[in-house]
Amino acid sequence: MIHNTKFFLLFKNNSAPYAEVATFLLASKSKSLQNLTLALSQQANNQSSLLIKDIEKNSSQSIQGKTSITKFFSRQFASNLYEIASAQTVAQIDYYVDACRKKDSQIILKKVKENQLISEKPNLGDILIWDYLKNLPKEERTDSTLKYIKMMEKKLPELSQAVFEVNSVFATEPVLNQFKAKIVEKLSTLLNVAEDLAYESLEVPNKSINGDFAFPIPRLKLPGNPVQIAKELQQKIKTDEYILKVTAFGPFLNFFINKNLLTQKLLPQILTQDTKYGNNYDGVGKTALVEYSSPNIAKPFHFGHIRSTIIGNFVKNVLNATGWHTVSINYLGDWGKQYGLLAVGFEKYGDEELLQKDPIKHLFDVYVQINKDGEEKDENGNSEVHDSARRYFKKMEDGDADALKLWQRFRDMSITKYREVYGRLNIMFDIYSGESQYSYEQCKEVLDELQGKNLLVPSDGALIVDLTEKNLGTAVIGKSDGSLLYLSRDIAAAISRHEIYNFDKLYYVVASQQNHHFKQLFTILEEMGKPWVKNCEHINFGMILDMSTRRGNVVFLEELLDATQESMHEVMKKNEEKYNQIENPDLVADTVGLSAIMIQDMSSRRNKDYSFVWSRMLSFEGDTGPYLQYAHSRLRSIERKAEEAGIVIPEDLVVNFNLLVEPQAVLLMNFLAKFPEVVKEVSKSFEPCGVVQYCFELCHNFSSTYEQLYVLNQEKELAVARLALYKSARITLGNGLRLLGIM
Ligand SMILES: NC(=[NH2+])NCCC[C@H](N)C(=O)O
Repeated sequence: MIHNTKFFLLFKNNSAPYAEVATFLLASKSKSLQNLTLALSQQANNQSSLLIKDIEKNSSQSIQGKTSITKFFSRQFASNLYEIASAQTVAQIDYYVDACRKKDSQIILKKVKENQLISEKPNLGDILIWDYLKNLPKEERTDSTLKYIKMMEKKLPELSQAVFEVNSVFATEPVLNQFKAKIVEKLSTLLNVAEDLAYESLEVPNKSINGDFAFPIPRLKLPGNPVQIAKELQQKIKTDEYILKVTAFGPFLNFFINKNLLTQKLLPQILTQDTKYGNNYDGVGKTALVEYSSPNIAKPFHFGHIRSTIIGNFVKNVLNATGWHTVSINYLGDWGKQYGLLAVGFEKYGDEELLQKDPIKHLFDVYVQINKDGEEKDENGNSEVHDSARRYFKKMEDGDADALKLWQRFRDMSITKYREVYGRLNIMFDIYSGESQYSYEQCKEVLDELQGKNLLVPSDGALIVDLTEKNLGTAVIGKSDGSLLYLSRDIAAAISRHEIYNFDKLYYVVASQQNHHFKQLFTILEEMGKPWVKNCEHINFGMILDMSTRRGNVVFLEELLDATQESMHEVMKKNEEKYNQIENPDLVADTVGLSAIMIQDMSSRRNKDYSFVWSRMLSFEGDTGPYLQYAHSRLRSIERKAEEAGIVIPEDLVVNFNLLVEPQAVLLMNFLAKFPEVVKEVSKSFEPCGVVQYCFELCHNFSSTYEQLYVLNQEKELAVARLALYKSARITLGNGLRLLGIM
């Protein structure tokens, strides 16, 4: 624990001589020092971007071949490390560690030896190193270590405050699990059961009269009558401060937990963990690539891209909340014959000014016009437009600089515009990639590999992979004119992603209409002998049936957002009094409008189709996005008003939680305790509705509690306890909304 605490501090801290130290220590012989160093390097990469660049320069190694921190540390320990590092850093750490191990960074090593490792401000990394160094056996101490120890001893007093801070943050195990663990402990002392099985078998009964947890005896497959066994066990189980009562109900054992104790443990945990409440570390040390949105340049941003954007962002958020390092990829449709067509069209219809103003829209217009021209055929059924488009695209595939220049411009300008629109949704991508990254040259190797494995068969001049035995038909990989296809590029992309990131998971968030495509893709990769294909997953979803707005059919994301904002604005104006109090109505209309779209999208299971029902979606009543945001701001205002009245939660969190005895309060708190379980669940199902439903229920719970339990005008102690409850509700709701991407 003590080490955890220090590590925690280490990474919370903002100074960074660690890269040097890391290199230094890695070169040492002591195993424990080397382990320590791996942890240190995590901080190094956070802070010392310059040093990392140094290493990058000096290292011919790429991110590939990374080592995972979890290999070196126990899970809990690694978790703590992860807690501290921002989600973006694990790959860098691994990279850095790797570079260090190969002792690529001579420069850094030199710096350490020259004793430049301690920054002006004392930092907790130092204390940690100091702690290790001073406990080092004599024969392992060198001059540098001795010097270092001395330097540190001068700085120690300044660090004590920070140590205190951290000690209060550390209990991260979900509170309900502590109760579960108690039950499991009791059962396993009486019966010979595997703890894991017992733990997993615990259920939450539907009715509260059946207790907080129920244990179904039949799960244990014991000889004898389960009802009888339940009865006998009930007699034998001893209650304690965690478990107040045990009853036998048919083949079930029902457990009633100590709600007071729950409150005492839960609320301080939520209040200290704050935005981290609900998170877990299941994915620590692992990397997931999440590909979503992926629109096609010069084509409309249709429902599939909208849903992919919203759901993909959710998937990424959930992964981050569960400890994964993620790389989000926007895989643009930015390659293929249609770009030849676009280029030909631009020559004819292009308008520089319109392009600058709104590239996405203008390119789309050009594309529509040239497609019309392309419908004209000569007597042999050939179209001049399409022929020149093919020729143009061929030049692009051949790497012709001029042809590529124009395409690059269209692409860059479109990305700039996309960024802006995604920004309104608060969505960002780590990487803008696209089909263009897998042009003929890149795909060639894949073709050769397929050929080498005898998987390619000629068929009517084209090259196909025959998947009929797997009931997946035939997959065309190359056309008769030698050009490649969407599927071919996807094969190349998957292989390249695996090479670069060595991912533990690759998620494609794409409409169900492409189920067949992904089945073919995964099967081909499997036949090519890529064992990692088992880690690729298509996260699919149904259609939006009626996406028209009052302005007609929405084809662009931006238009949809504008239309929503406009409608929201009108809804808001209906309440004149409230409307006049809003400082920036445009912005509010935009944010609340977006939450309306997003919540509507995530309210049912992914695979269900749904229609856009504007009136329902934009309402502040009923289960809508605006309602959730409204509830959140009500919770905020409780805190604000309390503060104005001088009611504050003390920093040490010494609050008389025992005063929260009313059934509504207990109900609300019980509900808050379940949030970590919800996060865990959706991290397996990737069903956003799990979180949406939780948030709605939380708001309903809060509403009925707040009707009766006020904060203002109460005894001080009671007011503070209730404030702590509402603040915890606000934190939990906020964390849910953040997962959904609407906060
Ligand atoms: N790797 C993939 N195939 N991702 C999905 C890309 C979606 C494609 N651009 C489309 O609009 O249909």
